[in-house]
Amino acid sequence: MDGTVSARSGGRRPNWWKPRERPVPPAGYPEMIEAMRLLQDRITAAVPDAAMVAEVTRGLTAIADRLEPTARDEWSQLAGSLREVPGRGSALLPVVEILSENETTLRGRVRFSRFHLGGNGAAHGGTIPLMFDDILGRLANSGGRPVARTAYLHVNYRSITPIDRDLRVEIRFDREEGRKRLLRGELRDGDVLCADCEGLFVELRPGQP
Ligand SMILES: CCCCCCCCCC(=O)SCCNC(=O)CCNC(=O)[C@H](O)C(C)(C)COP(=O)(O)OP(=O)(O)OC[C@H]1O[C@@H](n2cnc3c(N)ncnc32)[C@H](O)[C@@H]1OP(=O)(O)O
Repeated sequence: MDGTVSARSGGRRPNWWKPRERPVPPAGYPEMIEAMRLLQDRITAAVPDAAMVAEVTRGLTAIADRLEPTARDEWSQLAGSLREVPGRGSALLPVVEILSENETTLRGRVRFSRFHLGGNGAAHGGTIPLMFDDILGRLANSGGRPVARTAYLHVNYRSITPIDRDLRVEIRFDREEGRKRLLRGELRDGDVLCADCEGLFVELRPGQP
C-alpha cells in the first residue's frame, strides 16, 4: 500500500502492516484530552441560560480556531494513537484502564460517564459495543499478529450498565482459525453481568484498507 492515494484518508496511506513510528505527545496532552472528557460530561449535564450558552460557544469556537492550524493527517494525529494512555488519548472512547493483558486475555476497569448516558442512569446502548470493539480489537491485534478488522460484533445486554461506577471488563481469545480470530468479552458491575459479547476479527489481506 505504500504510496497509494486514499480518498478516505485524504492523503498518502502508509503501509500499516509495517511497524511505524508513533507520534510523541507533548507534555500535558493526556490531561488535555481528560479536560475534553470533563467538558463533554459538563455540557451533557448543563442547563445554561442564554448568556452562558453564548459565552461558552464563543470560548469553544476560539479554542477550535486556535487548534485548527495544528491539524495533521490521520497517520500523524495523536488522539487514539497513544496505546499506553487510558482511552488511547481519544475523547470518543469510554476509558478502559488496563489492569492486566497478555496475548490471550485482557482485564480492565471502565467507567461510563454522563456523556455516555442513555437514560435512567444507564449507559447508552451504543457506547457498550464501542468500548468492546476497541479492546477486542486491541487484543485481537496483539502479540505481533497481522492487522485484523471486526467482521461482526454481537453484544448481549444482560442488565443495565450504570454510569459513574467502576465496572470490570474481561476479554479473551476463544479461537483462531486461519485469518479468523474469535474473541469473547464480559462487562460486570460487581457480580452483576451487564453485557457480554462475541466478536469475529478477520486478518486483512495485503491491499485491504
Ligand atoms: C492502525 C491499526 C488499526 C488496527 C485495527 C483495529 C481494529 C479495530 C476494530 C474495528 O473497529 S475495525 C472497523 C470495523 N470493521 C470494518 O470496517 C471491517 C469492514 N469489513 C471488511 O473490511 C471485510 O468484510 C473483512 C476484512 C472483515 C472480511 O472481508 P474479506 O473479504 O477479507 O473476508 P472473506 O470473505 O475472505 O472471509 C474470510 C473468512 O471470514 C468469514 N467472515 C467474514 N465476514 C464475516 C461475517 N461478517 N460473519 C461471519 N463470518 C465472516 C468468511 O466466511 C470467511 O470464512 P472461511 O475462511 O471459514 O470461509
